[in-house]
Amino acid sequence: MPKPLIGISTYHEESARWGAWQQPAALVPLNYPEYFRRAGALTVLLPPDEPDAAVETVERLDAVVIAGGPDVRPQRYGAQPHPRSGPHNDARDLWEIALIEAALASNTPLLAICRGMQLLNVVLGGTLIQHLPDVVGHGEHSGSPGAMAAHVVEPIPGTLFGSLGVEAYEVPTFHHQAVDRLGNGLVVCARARDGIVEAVEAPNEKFVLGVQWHPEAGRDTRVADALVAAARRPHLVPAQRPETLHAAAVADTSSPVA
Ligand SMILES: NCCCC(=O)O
Repeated sequence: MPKPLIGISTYHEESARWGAWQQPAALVPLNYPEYFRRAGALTVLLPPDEPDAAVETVERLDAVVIAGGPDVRPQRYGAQPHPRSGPHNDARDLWEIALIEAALASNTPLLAICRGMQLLNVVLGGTLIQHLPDVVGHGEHSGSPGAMAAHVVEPIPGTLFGSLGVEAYEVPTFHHQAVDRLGNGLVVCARARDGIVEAVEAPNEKFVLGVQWHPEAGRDTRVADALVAAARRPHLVPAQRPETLHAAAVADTSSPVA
């Protein structure tokens, strides 16, 4: 059986070392592709592109991973920026929004990690808590620069994530934002012990999972295994699918925000 091909979003870095040069670069930590290769997939990195390239890109993939990164511009979910929000990256927001929409429209399995989960929620009409310490009164979801924090996540029985054989366990994590109002068609499938949403899924889709922590930085392979298993299954014909859940979605992402 051929290995499924998983595309992983990357980010634009203005200046990175390349041999003797400092060059603009498209980057993602290597532990992302390694995590999915260990689970039996081939991987390709997706440099930021024009949003109208997303449908053709996703058509060639068996699954899409939206990686972690900076805060989503708050205007995309109708909020004014909190003083601690940012930096924002409009080009990345728009490219990854287009990838998410293309994956949802084509029923291509989708895993959204950290910022990716936040963006998935926004695409589906949800909102974000902009600075978690304001709400939970602690900083246990964030590490320090270069070092992840760890806390326990509790799967919710009866969900896809809850069916992976996962019990409450400690995960590597690094975020200061979180899901507030849940996006259309999403259900919560794991929470931290302080009640913060840690994972979401879309039960009416083939495989749509968002995790707020960083599975690629830990030892638990079950998230990658589940994505790769879904990527091996044939996609449904879009015309046979129920009315898509993302129709209600994205807050206007055209000007002036972008
Ligand atoms: N908002 C970007 C993802 C990580 C964080 O919440 O800090």
